[in-house]
Amino acid sequence: MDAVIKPLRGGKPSDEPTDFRAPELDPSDFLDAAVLPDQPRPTREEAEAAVKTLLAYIGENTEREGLVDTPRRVIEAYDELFQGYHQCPAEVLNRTFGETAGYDDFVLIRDMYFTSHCEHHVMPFYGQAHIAYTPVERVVGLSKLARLVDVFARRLQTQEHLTAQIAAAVDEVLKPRGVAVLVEAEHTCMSVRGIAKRGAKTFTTRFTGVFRDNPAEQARFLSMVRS
Ligand SMILES: Nc1nc2c(ncn2[C@@H]2O[C@H](COP(=O)(O)OP(=O)(O)OP(=O)(O)O)[C@@H](O)[C@H]2O)c(=O)[nH]1
Ligand SMILES: [Zn+2]
Repeated sequence: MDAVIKPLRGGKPSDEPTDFRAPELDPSDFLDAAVLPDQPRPTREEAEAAVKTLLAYIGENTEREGLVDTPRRVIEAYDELFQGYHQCPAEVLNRTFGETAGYDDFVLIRDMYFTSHCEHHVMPFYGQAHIAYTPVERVVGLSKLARLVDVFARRLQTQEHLTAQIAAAVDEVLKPRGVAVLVEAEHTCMSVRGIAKRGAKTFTTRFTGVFRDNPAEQARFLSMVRS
């Protein structure tokens, strides 16, 4: 007897058109520093004490010589790794130049290495971000797009959210004809714990404007990134 394959619950038959568009992000999500103004911030001493608690939890002697300064070091590392909460993406992009000298194609910056941390396990995920945008009159300094990646990467993230935030910020501040973002990353929460699939890579994309509406433009971006 032939097996009857039923669509997954909530799924659609494949011949139905799918026109799903993700809800727009709230601008405060991608334009501002991320620190919540009305959320009291623990002191550095309280943060270090929390690290000491975790060390005791795993079974360590927190008074032994090698660990005495560890809470301080961990909090200093956190200050560095999560500095993106205090940085403003809109400010990073606000210095632009009008001299495009007749240039009318997209600008692609490929292979920007980043390290971020997943919001589920607070473990690193790292890889490369590739961004293209098609300017209208004004261009932004190339380094600013790399800085933008780091502002968002230095917060707790999912890779999808990181990708969407980068695209939304470029779109909103530069108002280009379109933005394309591809992020590829390895998640240590998947490679060194849990399912332990070392080398597995996750790819996420976000296209707006001409990259969303014109498949040839999207294909050109992807082939330049993958070449
Ligand atoms: N979609 C998405 N998932 C992520 C990202 N980073 C980590 N995850 C996943 O988040 C999920 C959390 O799943 P849970 O079942 O709540 O947590 P868990 O028991 O630790 O999951 P396992 O990793 O499967 O052991 C895992 O499947 C992770 O692989 C990300 O950037 N995007
Ligand atoms: Zn994780």
